[in-house]
Formats: sequence, C-alpha cells, structure tokens
Amino acid sequence: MAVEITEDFVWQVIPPRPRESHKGTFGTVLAVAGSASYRGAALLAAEGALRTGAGIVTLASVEPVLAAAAARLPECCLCPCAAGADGGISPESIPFIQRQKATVLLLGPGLGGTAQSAARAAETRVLVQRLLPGFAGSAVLDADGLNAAAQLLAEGKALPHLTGELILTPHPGEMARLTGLSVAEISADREKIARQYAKKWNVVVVLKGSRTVVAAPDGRACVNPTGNPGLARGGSGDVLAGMTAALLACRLPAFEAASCAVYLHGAAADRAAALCGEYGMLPHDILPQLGRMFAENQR
Ligand SMILES: NC(=O)C1=CN([C@@H]2O[C@H](COP(=O)(O)OP(=O)(O)OC[C@H]3O[C@@H](n4cnc5c(N)ncnc54)[C@H](OP(=O)(O)O)[C@@H]3O)[C@@H](O)[C@H]2O)[C@@H](O)CC1
Ligand SMILES: Nc1ncnc2c1ncn2[C@@H]1O[C@H](COP(=O)(O)OP(=O)(O)O)[C@@H](O)[C@H]1O
Repeated sequence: MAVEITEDFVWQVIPPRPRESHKGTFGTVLAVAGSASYRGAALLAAEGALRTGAGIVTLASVEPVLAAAAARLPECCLCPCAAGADGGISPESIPFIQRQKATVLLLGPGLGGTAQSAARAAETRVLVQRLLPGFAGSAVLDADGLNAAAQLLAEGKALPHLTGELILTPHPGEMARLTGLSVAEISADREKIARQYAKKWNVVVVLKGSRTVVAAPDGRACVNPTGNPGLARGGSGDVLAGMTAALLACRLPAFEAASCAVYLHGAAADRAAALCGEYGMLPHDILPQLGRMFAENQR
C-alpha cells in the first residue's frame, strides 16, 4: 500500500529560500499553453507556477492569451507565437519556442485538440513530438499534451525522451486514453495502474482525482490525503500543472515535486472550501491560500 503524503514530508522537502539566492536559483518554467478557446488554462498554469516559487515563468502562446496574461500577470514573461489551426499555437513557432531559456517545460494546458478540430489535434501532436525530445531539463505534460501523447502511443510510438525527468498528470479519463484501459479498470486499482505505467513509461505518473496517486518509475508511490470535491471543476488541474512545474524548477526531484504539489494544491483547496464552500470556490481561490501556507511555514 502506498503511504500518504504528510505535511511534515512537504516542509522537509521544500527548503527555505537561501539568503544568497537569486532568480536563477529557482529556475525558469517555460509554459507552452493556451489557445483562443482556452485562455484561462494558460493563465491559471502560469499563475500556479509564479505563486509556487519559480524564478522566472515564460508563457509561450498566441496573442489573445498573451494579452490576457499581460493584463493579469505582469511578472510573466511572454513568448509570442503564430496562430495555427483554431487559434492554437502553430508549429511554425517551434524554433522560436526552442530558443527560449528554460529549465522546466510545462506543455499542454489549453493547447486544444479534437474538441476543436482534427487540424488542431494534429498541430498539438507536432508541438509534443518536437518540443519534448531532447529538452535540456525536466518537463510536465498535462491536459491536451497528454491527449496528443495518447495518440502517439496508440500509433505505437514511444513517449519522447528528454534530458531530465518527465511528469505526466492525467485524470482517469486521460489515463484511459493513454493506456487503452477503461476508466472503470483504472478506478478499480488506481495505485496499481499508476505504479505499472510509471515503470513502463519511465515517468512520474500523477493519477489525479480524489486521493491522487503519485508513482515513480523506481517503484515508489504515495497517495494524497488533501483536497475536496470543490476541485472538481475546470481549471483546478491547470493550477496543479503550474505548481508542479515550479517545484521542479526549484530543483526538487520529480517524485518529490509532484507529491508536494498535489498535497499543497489540495490543502489550499481545503482552505478555499472553508471560506467559499465546495460549491462556491474557484480554482484561482487556491492561490492566495497557498501563499498563506508558505508564509505560515516560513517559505
Ligand atoms: N478556463 C479554461 O481555459 C479551461 C481550459 N481547460 C482546458 O481545456 C482542455 C480540454 O479540457 P476538457 O476539460 O475539455 O477535457 P477533459 O478533461 O479531457 O474532459 C473531457 C472528457 O473526459 C472525461 N473526463 C474528464 N475528467 C474525468 C475524470 N476525472 N474521470 C473520468 N473521465 C473524465 C469526461 O468524459 P465523460 O465522463 O463526460 O464522458 C470529460 O467530458 C485542456 O487543455 C484543459 O487544459 C480546462 O482545464 C477547463 C478550463
Ligand atoms: N473529488 C475530488 N477530490 C479531491 N480532488 C479532486 C476531486 N476532483 C478533482 N480533484 C482534483 O482537481 C484537479 C482536476 O484536474 P483535471 O481533472 O485535470 O481538470 P481541469 O484540468 O479541467 O482543471 C486534480 O488535481 C484533481 O486531483
């Protein structure tokens, strides 16, 4: 049985910021995210990363997303991309994205896919196929990035290799697309499935939902006790993806980064629910509560 993540574990793993540190100490998250249809996903992911300690966050996206980011998140650096199918990021911009400084790549939230069109899904697949392989750091693959990877796996292709570690953050629906199993089969033994595929794919799997399971390729696994059904709404996963990328950028190893991110995301959501109710809370209400937890723990 996997152990539960504890608050003690989280604050042992996330160190205080050294007095002599600078922004480079805490890495650069390059978030490739958003499209005309899903502007909020990119903003929630970028703010999740900014509020979880990353030294620099750069958002690579199309103009309407960047306009929203510039208005709401002045700390966010911007990498303007050409618009492709259905207002998503065109693969034409890949060389420009590859020239951005980055220690962690966050790929997927709001990129768009088959829900928009076959052309959008194909372009998102190209982004995943060309940005992940050989990336010099670690990466988080989420949302439409996972759907693109599922298509590649279904075609018999392997998950792309990068220099660092790769974290996949599927909910059970995405895990079903990635594995070819049914949601019922996955739900029957979430821990076993997460462990099995972490090993098979050589990645950290974050199988989301009530009691999220985090599994590493070396066989370690843990279960998250925090969080509540107020998180069951669009946008919660985008915040988590940004938080996870930020902890990677702060140089936590992938298993620890993912475990701490899911614990803090859920614990902040529990505080948001205490204030707004599970019906009334929103994903962005997680962010101020997260700040309170960092402050209470001198981080
Ligand atoms: N404001 C914004 O910009 C937002 C943008 N967003 C962005 O939108 C993009 C696409 O996201 P999405 O939500 O449309 O696709 P996805 O999550 O695959 O759901 C599709 C179907 O999958 C299933 N399914 C889902 N969860 C499941 C579960 N736990 N367990 C089992 N099944 C589950 C379920 O199928 P059903 O059960 O209804 O048949 C559901 O209808 C993505 O890039 C994201 O970042 C969103 O984050 C929202 C806020
Ligand atoms: N009932 C629940 N209890 C605890 N956490 C939940 C619950 N439902 C969803 N969550 C969490 O909320 C997030 C939802 O992410 P996801 O399903 O990808 O949706 P989206 O990307 O649209 O926000 C995940 O972190 C998941 O673990």
